[in-house]
Amino acid sequence: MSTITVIGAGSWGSALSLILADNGHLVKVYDRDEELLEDINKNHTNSKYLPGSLLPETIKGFNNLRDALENTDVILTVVPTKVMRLVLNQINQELNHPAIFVNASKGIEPKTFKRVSEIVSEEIESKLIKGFVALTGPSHAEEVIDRQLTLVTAASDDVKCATFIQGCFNNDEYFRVYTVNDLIGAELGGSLKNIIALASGIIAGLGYGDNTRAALITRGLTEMRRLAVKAGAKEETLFGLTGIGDLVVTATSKHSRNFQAGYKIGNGKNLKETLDSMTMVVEGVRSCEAAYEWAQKLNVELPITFAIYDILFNYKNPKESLKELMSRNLKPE
Ligand SMILES: NC(=O)C1=CN([C@@H]2O[C@H](COP(=O)(O)OP(=O)(O)OC[C@H]3O[C@@H](n4cnc5c(N)ncnc54)[C@H](OP(=O)(O)O)[C@@H]3O)[C@@H](O)[C@H]2O)C=CC1
Ligand SMILES: O=C(CO)COP(=O)(O)O
Repeated sequence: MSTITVIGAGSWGSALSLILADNGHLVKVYDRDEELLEDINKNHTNSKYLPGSLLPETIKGFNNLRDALENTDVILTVVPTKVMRLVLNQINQELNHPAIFVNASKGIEPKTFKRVSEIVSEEIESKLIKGFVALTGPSHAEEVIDRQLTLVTAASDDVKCATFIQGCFNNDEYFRVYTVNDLIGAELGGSLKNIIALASGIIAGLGYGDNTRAALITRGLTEMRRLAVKAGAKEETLFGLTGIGDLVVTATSKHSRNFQAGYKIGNGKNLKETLDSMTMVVEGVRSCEAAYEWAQKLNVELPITFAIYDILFNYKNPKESLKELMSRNLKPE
């Protein structure tokens, strides 16, 4: 059994902690919110992010990062990618031994187009990194916390490391973990699907139904594949759990924060009003910004992503965007 430090007691950090505690690991959860930590330590629940949840009593919440990192084998980052550099920088200052880094957050950095694995290697001294694994796939915290059957993937360039993390998280009762050695494909699939999930919420908010959603998922996957392959991903990864799997769950679920945000936009709210009304992170917004800039640099055609960018950042009317998408030049599929 390992000692595992979870950085971020949000909805996904808490659900992943439950799996790790079920598997018998020593789980130390770090968060900056003392009230939330008291809820975890005393009431064994997370009322802020997962109301009604029942967390194993063995999960221990820490407000002090150094204590949370002491003697740990694995560091699992689950904070919004917007604050990832800042949080990693703090970890770099407090960590005094090498550990395996696992990331469960999903996003690409605007301007640099960096994935979290690249940000980790920039922010953490190499002597402190034993390996890096991205844990990603179709998995909403709200269902994992109820131990509903879920399948994800441990992605790494280092097969041994991926296999070790697969063993840490796999639970025969409800959480099955595969491995994949295409880190680029897995990280990009998990990030780019959030843009299409925003689009799916927008079309639902506008009142469109299943035909439109199926079309969006299919053409959205084409865009994800185009950009990811151009960036070095293996095409087949986009057809696995970390690509189409995650796209389907996020673009069709009421649990999805990206879908929920898109729905509000489809209903007439602008981006600021939408984000102000959300209590949890909507990663697709930043990833859309990154994909928009990156696609222009790499000369990749992403009409849906560009339309979402205009709706989010240029206040374009979603109906107008749909009209333009529908009247593009006719072509073979
Ligand atoms: N929720 C889900 O079902 C899934 C989420 N993910 C990914 O996991 C990541 C986290 O998502 P999720 O758990 O939903 O997010 P939440 O909004 O539920 O939680 C975010 C967590 O990050 C912490 N945090 C925010 N800013 C900072 C900061 N500056 N320093 C330290 N901690 C900070 C928050 O702490 P505080 O409360 O103090 O603000 C909170 O603990 C995202 O990238 C998301 O895409 C992936 C799969 C499933
Ligand atoms: O990545 C997720 C499910 O796999 C969670 O997506 P949301 O952030 O849209 O809820």
